Amino acid sequence: MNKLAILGASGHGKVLADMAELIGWQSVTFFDDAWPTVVHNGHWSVVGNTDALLQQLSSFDGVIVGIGNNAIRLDKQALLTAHCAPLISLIHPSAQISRYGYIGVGTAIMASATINLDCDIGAACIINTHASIDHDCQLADGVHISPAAALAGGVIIERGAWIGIGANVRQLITIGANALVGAGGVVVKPVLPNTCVAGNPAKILKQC
Ligand SMILES: CC(=O)SCCNC(=O)CCNC(=O)[C@H](O)C(C)(C)COP(=O)(O)OP(=O)(O)OC[C@H]1O[C@@H](n2cnc3c(N)ncnc32)[C@H](O)[C@@H]1OP(=O)(O)O
Repeated sequence: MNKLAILGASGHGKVLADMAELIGWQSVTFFDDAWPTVVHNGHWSVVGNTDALLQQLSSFDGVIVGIGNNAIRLDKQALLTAHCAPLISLIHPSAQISRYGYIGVGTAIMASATINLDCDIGAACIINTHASIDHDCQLADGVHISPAAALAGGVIIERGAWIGIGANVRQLITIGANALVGAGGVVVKPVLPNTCVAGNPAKILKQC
């Protein structure tokens, strides 16, 4: 039996678990630092915290971090990497992904996402449901492209940035590290690191 561990008993984690079963993982077990207060995540059991997972790594064929927060996901993936965890990526069978490109370890690509050719997708990213990433985009580690967000060609998204649900980014734009594009935002100018923008056209809302 092939066994998957997911660190992070969140809604995002549940989507990963569902997807994992769909593509053939026979057993999915959650770990979360809220254990033992939290012992279930939807249809799945939560059996321990991060330390417990680190002690049981040899029991699993694959491990992925199911935490939506980009900074925490990156931290947990770094910890797992340091412990030689068998990190995997998960790709929904309905995703359309060009054979010409790269997807980093620990990245999750959800149902109906599209990634066009010559894109470089970093580690521990989330390419969420129905997101669209066009040709020649570069996403650093820990980026989240929310559901139905769209990147035109040649967009650069730096480490840990979050593109909100339904947002659109014009071609050749750079979104800085840890920046946030609010839901439905239309980005037509570069976004500086640690800056939250929103609206159409997107304007600075606050530092983040
Ligand atoms: C599967 C999943 O669920 S993936 C998750 C997908 N979720 C997202 O994409 C959410 C992204 N987050 C957002 O869009 C948030 O609204 C943020 C980060 C832009 C702002 O959040 P907050 O800082 O909490 O702002 P808050 O809700 O207090 O609103 C502050 C002001 O900004 C406005 N505002 C908030 N979000 C937006 C937005 N997306 N676009 C335009 N204006 C906005 C509000 O109307 C409010 O304006 P007002 O002061 O005139 O009343």
